[in-house]
Amino acid sequence: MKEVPELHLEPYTGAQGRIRLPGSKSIANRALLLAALAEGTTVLRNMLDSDDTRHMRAALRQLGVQLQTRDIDGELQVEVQGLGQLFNCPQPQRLFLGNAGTAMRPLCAALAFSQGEFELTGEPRMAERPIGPLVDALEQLGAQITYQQQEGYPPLLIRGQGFSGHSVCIDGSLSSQFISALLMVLPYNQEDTLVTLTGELVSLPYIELTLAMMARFGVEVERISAREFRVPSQQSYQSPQQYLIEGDASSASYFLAAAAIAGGPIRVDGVGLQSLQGDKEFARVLAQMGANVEWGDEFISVSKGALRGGVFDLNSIPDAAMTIATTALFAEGTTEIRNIYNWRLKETDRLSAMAAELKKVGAEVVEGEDFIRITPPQQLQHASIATYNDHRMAMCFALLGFSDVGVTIQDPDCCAKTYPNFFHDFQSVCKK
Ligand SMILES: O=C(O)C1=C[C@@H](OP(=O)(O)O)[C@@H](O)[C@H](O)C1
Ligand SMILES: C=C(OP(=O)(O)O)C(=O)O
Repeated sequence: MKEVPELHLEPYTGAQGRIRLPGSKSIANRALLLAALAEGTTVLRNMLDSDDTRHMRAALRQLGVQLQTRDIDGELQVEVQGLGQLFNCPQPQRLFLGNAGTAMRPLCAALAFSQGEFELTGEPRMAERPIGPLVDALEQLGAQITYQQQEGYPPLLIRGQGFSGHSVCIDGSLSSQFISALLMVLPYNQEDTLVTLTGELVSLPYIELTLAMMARFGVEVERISAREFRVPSQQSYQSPQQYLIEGDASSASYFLAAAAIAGGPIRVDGVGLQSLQGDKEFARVLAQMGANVEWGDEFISVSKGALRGGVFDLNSIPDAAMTIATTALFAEGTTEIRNIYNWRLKETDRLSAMAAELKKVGAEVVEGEDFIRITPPQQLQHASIATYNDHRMAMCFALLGFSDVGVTIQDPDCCAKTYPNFFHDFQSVCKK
């Protein structure tokens, strides 16, 4: 059997410092796609260099988009020559998208209405992550998409063609990414489109992020009600020339929690009150748990408070919610995180993975279908934490480095999905 690499994190005695956050994955992959479709050339600043954005960049290159990257004093910039239209690929293309939901879902929508034949594949886990509600919606507008293995899941074979139809319904109960993906291509429809969202909606701030970024690239969507949008037809994206990608608010959560647990202050730069990302609200949850939080337009700073548990509905911040689950180990009393069913559909089944690993350090855990309840033990135990090829499992369990016994993280390199330098940066704020 192949040996799994491990990283031992000491019992750390404190945490303090300042972190310039890497670019947001969600913003980076949206910006790459919108810049590729836009008229004109766009320079994307503070580009995230991680697996998810590399898959998006490689796919766009394969689809005929010219991207030039340059490193300016440690900042990755990507110059994108916009096509001024959807893709047009005479040769069939096979695109490998790793496990990047933010590449798979939007590219599926964009390619369904581009010219050409496209096969979309990814890592084995991608074939277990649903895409059916998006495909159903695209089919209502005439798309031709075939499931190559299991109905409702990638890999997909797409026969791209133009589209029309004046209304579409889309189920948003499993992932907001389906809605974001659909909205981003609708400006190319022949007719104005009325979009109706069905099901119990999840991860709503990511839809707001999509609308805000579409507007920045020159396309307005009319909001009719909480569940209805009208997208005017035959609009084209326009390059904003330069686009600065915000720091990643989900990545910020590990540092802010470290400060709340172990002292601080820690200040993260690149995300603050002005941020478009819903995960900035993580800092407010920490404040509710007792941490001291200071906000600036483009930074957040946290220092320790007496942490206590509570009951939190974290449906709108599913990624940062994982950091609350491990922060709960350092809080007084029980913490319950509610309304997180779709944790089960992400890089791994995060509800069962989280429950299994929290139990290893001695926590009492109740795993429900869509919630998790965590009561910390008197004394945390040392454990070797399995990470399930899930970057967030690796990153949120790093907080156990602040227990009296430290922690061992298996396969720490899986954090490359969104934050390849995570453990270097994390250790740089920890005190032995
Ligand atoms: O649109 C996005 O950029 C994302 C939406 C969320 O997914 P769901 O909408 O599937 O919850 C989030 O978990 C993911 O990391 C990124
Ligand atoms: C759910 C995540 O990723 P994806 O964009 O692949 O859905 C995540 O980054 O936590």
